[in-house]
Amino acid sequence: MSSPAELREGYEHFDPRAYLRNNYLPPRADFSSEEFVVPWKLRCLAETFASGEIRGRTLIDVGSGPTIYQLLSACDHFEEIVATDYLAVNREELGRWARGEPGAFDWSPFIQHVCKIEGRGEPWQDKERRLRERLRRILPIDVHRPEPLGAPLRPPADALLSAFCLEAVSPDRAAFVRALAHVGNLLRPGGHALLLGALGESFYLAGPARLPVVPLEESDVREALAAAGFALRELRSYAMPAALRTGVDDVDGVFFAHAQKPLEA
Ligand SMILES: Nc1ncnc2c1ncn2[C@@H]1O[C@@H](CSCCNC[C@@H]2Cc3ccc([N+](=O)[O-])cc3CN2)[C@@H](O)[C@H]1O
Repeated sequence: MSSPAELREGYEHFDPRAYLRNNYLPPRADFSSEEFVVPWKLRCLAETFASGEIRGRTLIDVGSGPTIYQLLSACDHFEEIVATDYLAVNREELGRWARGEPGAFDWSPFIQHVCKIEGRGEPWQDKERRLRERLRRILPIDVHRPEPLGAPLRPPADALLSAFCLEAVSPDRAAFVRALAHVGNLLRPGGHALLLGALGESFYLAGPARLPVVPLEESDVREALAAAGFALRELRSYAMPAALRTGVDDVDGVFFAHAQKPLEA
């Protein structure tokens, strides 16, 4: 089990470009079949937002890392998207994309795929422009703090999204529950929480960094959400095929959870 100090030290060597290469270029960024992990993740989000039930003024993305794919369906339903990450290098990577600067990561295959599965015939450049317009703030965050942003979000977020962050920064399941409770403080009562995360993962690589991950099973996710005070709406799992087990981590699968913070505080 890693200590919080070891975790912090590990993240000093996190290389965003290596992380993007490991997870968001082929073979993992394969859009040719719904059987592959990226189309599965994008479909979970597109289907959940398609109902129109999850909408409002602000959505906060917890531990965005250097990625924006997780915001592509959300951005149609919120006036403001707040991205967050612990590392300045990741916030800078997000800023480069948001400003359309040269050298930013090319998310166009992901944007094109989301427009295709949303089935509205929307030009992908329109969705790219809308996300860039609505991605208004990129803030530092530490989910180990009861107030992860250092101060309460005013007004609290109407929805919360987090992809592959909490299990990757929690030394054990109890820390995972605490991090969930902390980020729940950013969400208004009745607000929706959407989580994507790794199942059965104990480490992942990001360039020189080798980061520990608390291995979770679906039951751990279910129990953690309940312990953190969330009401579970839906929990889906994906098993990582052999072709996508590339050695950049030892992830067995991916979970998608849709939960809600109860109205009564
Ligand atoms: N205390 C903290 N509070 C908030 N964020 C923090 C804190 N410390 C570090 N961070 C921040 O959290 C990190 C988020 S990236 C975590 C990566 N998770 C594991 C990786 C992800 C992945 C992705 C895709 C697929 N797939 O199959 O498609 C599989 C996998 C499995 N491996 C990083 O941005 C760091 O900067």
